[in-house]
Amino acid sequence: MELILKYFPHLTEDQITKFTALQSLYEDWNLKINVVSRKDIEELYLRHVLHALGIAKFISFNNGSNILDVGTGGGFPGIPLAIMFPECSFHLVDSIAKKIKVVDEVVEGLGLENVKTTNSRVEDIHGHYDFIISRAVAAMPTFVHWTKGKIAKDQKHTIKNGILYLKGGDLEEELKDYKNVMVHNLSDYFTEGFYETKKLVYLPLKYKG
Ligand SMILES: C[S@@+](CC[C@H](N)C(=O)[O-])C[C@H]1O[C@@H](n2cnc3c(N)ncnc32)[C@H](O)[C@@H]1O
Repeated sequence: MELILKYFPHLTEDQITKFTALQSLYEDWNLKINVVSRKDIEELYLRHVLHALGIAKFISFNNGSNILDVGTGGGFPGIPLAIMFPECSFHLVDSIAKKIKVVDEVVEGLGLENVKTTNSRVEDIHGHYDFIISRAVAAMPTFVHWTKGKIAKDQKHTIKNGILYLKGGDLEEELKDYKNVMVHNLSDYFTEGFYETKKLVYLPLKYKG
């Protein structure tokens, strides 16, 4: 938890309580339904919570924003961001039922009221969102295809609506067709070695009604 406070020192008591509760909630639920590796549970805040919050270093979502987390798995990046932005609505989607079961239990355990979950492939979700967030789900061309038509028309932020994707490694080939893509190094925000190769990809997208 100190790690989160190191980079986000102005959290409310409620946010600190919720972030702290994540450790025992994931430990308990992971024993019943394995969705996070043992090693990752030991380093939950470094590898998952802070990683998700890399998006919060790039953008502060305005109140009332609507955000879709595609392939949320055990709830990343959606759950830490829902704690960070309690006045925004988060829709967490995963095609595997047991993962959504864990997410539902964590959401209930935290008392998070701004999270909705759906057990579905994202292609079958038909809402409109200011931002579509994700980590480690598919290559960008596939991801863009899946999320087509899901970007909201109105822009509430100084930057355009679009995709915010946490990715690692060499992205040159994967991103070569996107002229307006921006890649940010998470090592600019976080000094821990884990973030040396981690990136946040921002792809602005047009509304297609
Ligand atoms: C490698 S895991 C990443 C989970 C989480 N985002 C994280 O970073 O911890 C990929 C997840 O994407 C989900 N997924 C893959 N294709 C999907 C699709 N078309 N729609 C919804 N979820 C999908 C899988 O079920 C899996 O939980």
